[in-house]
Amino acid sequence: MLKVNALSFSYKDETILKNISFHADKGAHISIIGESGCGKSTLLKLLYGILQPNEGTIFWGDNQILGPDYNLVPGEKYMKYLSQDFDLMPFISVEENISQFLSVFYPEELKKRTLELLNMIEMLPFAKTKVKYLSGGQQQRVALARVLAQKPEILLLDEPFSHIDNSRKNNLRRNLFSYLKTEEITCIVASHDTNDILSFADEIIVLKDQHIIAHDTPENLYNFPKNKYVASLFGDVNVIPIAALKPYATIEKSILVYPSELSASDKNGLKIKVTKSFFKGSHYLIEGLLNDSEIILFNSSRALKFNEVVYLNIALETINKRLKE
Ligand SMILES: Nc1ncnc2c1ncn2[C@@H]1O[C@H](COP(=O)(O)OP(=O)(O)OP(=O)(O)O)[C@@H](O)[C@H]1O
Repeated sequence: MLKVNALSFSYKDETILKNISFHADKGAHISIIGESGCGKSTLLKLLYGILQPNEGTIFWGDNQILGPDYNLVPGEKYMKYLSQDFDLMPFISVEENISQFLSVFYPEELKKRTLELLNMIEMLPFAKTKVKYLSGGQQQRVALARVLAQKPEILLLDEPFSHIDNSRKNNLRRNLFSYLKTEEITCIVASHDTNDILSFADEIIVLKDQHIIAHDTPENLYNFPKNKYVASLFGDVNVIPIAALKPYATIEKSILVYPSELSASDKNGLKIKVTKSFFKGSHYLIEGLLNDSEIILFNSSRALKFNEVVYLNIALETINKRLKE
């Protein structure tokens, strides 16, 4: 089990992380999210032992992970880290990069393992290609296979799909995360992309202003976001006053509502004047104004005309759910 206890870190005078504590069971998948610059990569570097914490401890089972003040060469055998620079050998082939740290004394095993990983990253046709001739996305896939080759017990991934195009990304995500589950490899993933997270993470940690401000399952964080910052990490969100929804309401509270939770009708509901329609493939995202001033975003199956008036409704279940927070 990974145990992170009361970790704090500063770059010179600037405190980046304060009192960070969490643990991850064997085989668990934990995602670290938060706005750019909140310290996601810094946290991964601390976990790997590249940076020295000011305070706190990190343990993998009984082994303490020490920072550079105590351990000059970072990296333990049981842990692999894939940073945003891929750390590949450009002048050797894809398969050589993947198998570089595997034992040559077991050639059959080396071959089998390399083939398995080449298949997982869908790069078999490029096995003999020198890495320097690959695109950024292809290199990122090879880097993933390379860190997996030695079967680490824990894997730290920093934006692992950032260079990979959408058509490949979905397959690769499914392949990689189901492989990690089967092999019971613990993974800690820093990511911007909610698609990397929602379907695959067991738990999500949200960082803001040096602290963990939320730590929960994807379902709970999405359904019961504790504030707009958390909800916004999953996409657009509206803040709607209860009084605007129910004129007879006596509470002055507002609730967070995702665009997909609003449905438009020709009468009864929040009166909105449409300003823009954005085509999103499966639907249109509509931007409109409430009381001629407040921007509201909602989904619609068709594009709506500028200045068209619609009435928005929210299911009572959603209102009650969000009022709980
Ligand atoms: N070597 C460094 N020296 C000083 N400050 C740094 C250094 N590296 C990062 N920082 C600062 O630390 C803060 C956290 O950076 P970090 O890269 O961990 O954030 P992040 O959440 O991973 O961001 P992003 O999502 O944009 O990758 C930022 O304010 C950044 O400017």
